[in-house]
Amino acid sequence: VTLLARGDTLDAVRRDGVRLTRIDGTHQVPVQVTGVPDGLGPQDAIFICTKAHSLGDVLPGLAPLIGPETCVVPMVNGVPWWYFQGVSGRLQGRAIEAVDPGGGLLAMLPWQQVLGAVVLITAERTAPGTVHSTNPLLLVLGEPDHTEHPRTHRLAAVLRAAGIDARVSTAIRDNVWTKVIANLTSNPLSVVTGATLDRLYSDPDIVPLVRKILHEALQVAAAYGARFPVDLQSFLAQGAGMGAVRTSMLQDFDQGRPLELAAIGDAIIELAALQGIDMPVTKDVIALARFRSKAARACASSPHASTTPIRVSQREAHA
Ligand SMILES: NC(=O)C1=CN([C@@H]2O[C@H](COP(=O)(O)OP(=O)(O)OC[C@H]3O[C@@H](n4cnc5c(N)ncnc54)[C@H](OP(=O)(O)O)[C@@H]3O)[C@@H](O)[C@H]2O)C=CC1
Ligand SMILES: CC(C)(CO)C(=O)C(=O)O
Repeated sequence: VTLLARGDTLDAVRRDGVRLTRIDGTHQVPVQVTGVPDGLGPQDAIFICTKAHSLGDVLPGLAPLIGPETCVVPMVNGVPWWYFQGVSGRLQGRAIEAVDPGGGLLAMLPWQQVLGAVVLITAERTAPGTVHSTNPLLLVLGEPDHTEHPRTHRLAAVLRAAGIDARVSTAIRDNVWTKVIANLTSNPLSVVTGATLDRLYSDPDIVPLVRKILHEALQVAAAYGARFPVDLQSFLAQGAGMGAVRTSMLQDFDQGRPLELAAIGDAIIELAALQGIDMPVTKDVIALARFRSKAARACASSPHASTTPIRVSQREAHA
């Protein structure tokens, strides 16, 4: 296994290996790490673990690692860029502008080399090379064309041997919708409110908004033929049960980093529009999250800002 990293993460992993803290303690593992992919040659599998909006920057640099048999697994949230590939229908072959402007990702990598992944893990990077994760490590893998393929099972077995509950789905879009809906009802709202998952899914002031977004998203999922059981009470209980966890988007907001709103928000609105469905509440919440992020980032980069909204938000998030 080779880890490709940059900057502080590269230095930290080179020095200390990767560190994962869980309730049973810290697992620290040395790993071969590099900042440049040249010389490694084609890989069996590549897990891309960046934010969705970084895929376009990262993928071209991975070209030396991708041979004809290499399987690329994007471990990212949101609507995947390959959503309309490998299945038939009116929208077959189409690119999703919000996540793949101009179809650049589609052109770079044949969809047959992509393996879909839905990450049902909560994690927070607490320092370069160090991640804290409290919930079960659950992951679903599935082929974009919904077929059964030996490579999917081989990769799932490798992950299971490493302690990750990796499952194989022959209807990965159903899993994508389940996760997209979890993200859509929590990530943008977490930025607007500063709340962690336990509060987002239980606070009487926030739950009505969660319910409205859920309702809008379920209409879109149904229009795309997604099949998965949803019961509001268990949806809320499951979300709240994740605990006082900051969504990845709230972590980005608190750090002044760009938000993953294109993949987790805009792409779903784009899919909704293709089916003639409006998502008024979802749009408003996404707009508010985007505004908060813009305002905080502008304030942080202003030389005159004494107390930035980013600091206020960090206090709120930890209160
Ligand atoms: N955190 C969570 O609980 C969950 C996250 N997800 C999803 O997983 C994905 C990853 O999220 P998360 O782990 O939180 O993200 P982080 O921002 O913590 O990590 C992203 C990593 O990608 C690296 N990176 C970005 N661009 C490049 C590049 N060009 N070259 C090399 N490295 C690069 C970053 O390095 P650097 O530090 O140098 O910028 C960073 O180490 C997202 O799609 C997220 O939505 C899914 C489930 C839960
Ligand atoms: C933790 C969870 C499930 C919240 O929606 C997530 O995927 C994220 O933080 O991005």
